[in-house]
Amino acid sequence: MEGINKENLANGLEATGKDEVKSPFLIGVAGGTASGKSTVCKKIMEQLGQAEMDHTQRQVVSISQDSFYRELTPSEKLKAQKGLFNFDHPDAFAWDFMEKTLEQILKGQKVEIPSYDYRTNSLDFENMLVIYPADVVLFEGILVFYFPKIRDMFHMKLFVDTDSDTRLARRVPRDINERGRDLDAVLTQYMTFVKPAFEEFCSPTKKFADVIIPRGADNTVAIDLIVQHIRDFLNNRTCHGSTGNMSLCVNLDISGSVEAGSIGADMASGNGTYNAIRRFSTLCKELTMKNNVFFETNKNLPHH
Ligand SMILES: Nc1ncnc2c1ncn2[C@@H]1O[C@H](COP(=O)(O)OP(=O)(O)O)[C@@H](O)[C@H]1O
Ligand SMILES: Nc1ccn([C@@H]2O[C@H](COP(=O)(O)O)[C@@H](O)[C@H]2O)c(=O)n1
Repeated sequence: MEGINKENLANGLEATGKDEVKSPFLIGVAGGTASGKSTVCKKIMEQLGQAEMDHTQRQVVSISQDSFYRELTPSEKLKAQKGLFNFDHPDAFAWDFMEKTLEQILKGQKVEIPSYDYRTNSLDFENMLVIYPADVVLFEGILVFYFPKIRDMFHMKLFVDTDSDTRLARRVPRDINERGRDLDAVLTQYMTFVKPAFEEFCSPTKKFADVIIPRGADNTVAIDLIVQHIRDFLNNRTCHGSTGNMSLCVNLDISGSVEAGSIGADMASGNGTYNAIRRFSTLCKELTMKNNVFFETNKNLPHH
């Protein structure tokens, strides 16, 4: 990406000639089907008072990967109508479009993306979604961590980890009531495509997550913490422009923790917001509240 790197993105600035354009903090939210990804994003937006706000004014916006399904050929459309198309395979997505759109978003540009119609299995270009520049962008979907180019764009990666029985129990009524499917079709699609693809393509991306959220939206402690972190980020941006995440040090001042101190050290040493945030998420993973383990430690994470 010309002229962009994680450092200046996380600092919120991209130099474009004389003008400074605010670049958003990009959060990826992955997880299996019906794990609660959109519900988690909705809760985050609600708690930040963003949901009821006019969408042109929002500081935090949420985008679904569904808008990046690729258009099907006529024969694929026929297959899809019979429940014989694999919408859980990476090949079902338009990765180039996804990458370009995220690049534009990171450059602080307004983008337009199609909405998705599950009843017709097609993109709806009549109902384009306009995504206005925001400070924080949540991007959720089953395979958002699958392709390295996309994965590497995220400043923070969350994985919503809900057990597969619960997910199936939620998917069945949702697909029947909201996506125009019948029970047989939902179960056949689940057994033929959804479950195997989850195991092959989605579940292995959990290892890339900075924070794993067990039980999805039921995990109010995890959501509160993420919301607080976003609040800190937004306050910093408002108060200090690009000057980093000092309030993280204040809010994470848990019994003189060395880790919390090292967040401050990152800022002081000029290593920047990105490192501070990485340390924050590591700290979250290590933070176990009495009788309330809200984050699972991701053992696959490299040390920062
Ligand atoms: N914690 C929860 N408790 C009960 N139902 C939930 C919960 N989270 C999500 N759901 C329901 O499960 C279905 C799938 O949730 P959703 O957030 O759309 O998942 P995803 O975006 O991961 O596919 C929806 O009908 C939603 O209302
Ligand atoms: N035409 C389509 C497109 C996608 N799906 C299924 O949607 C799931 C992803 O959305 P979630 O909200 O559940 O994350 C995915 O598992 C696809 O099987 C579909 O059924 N029809």
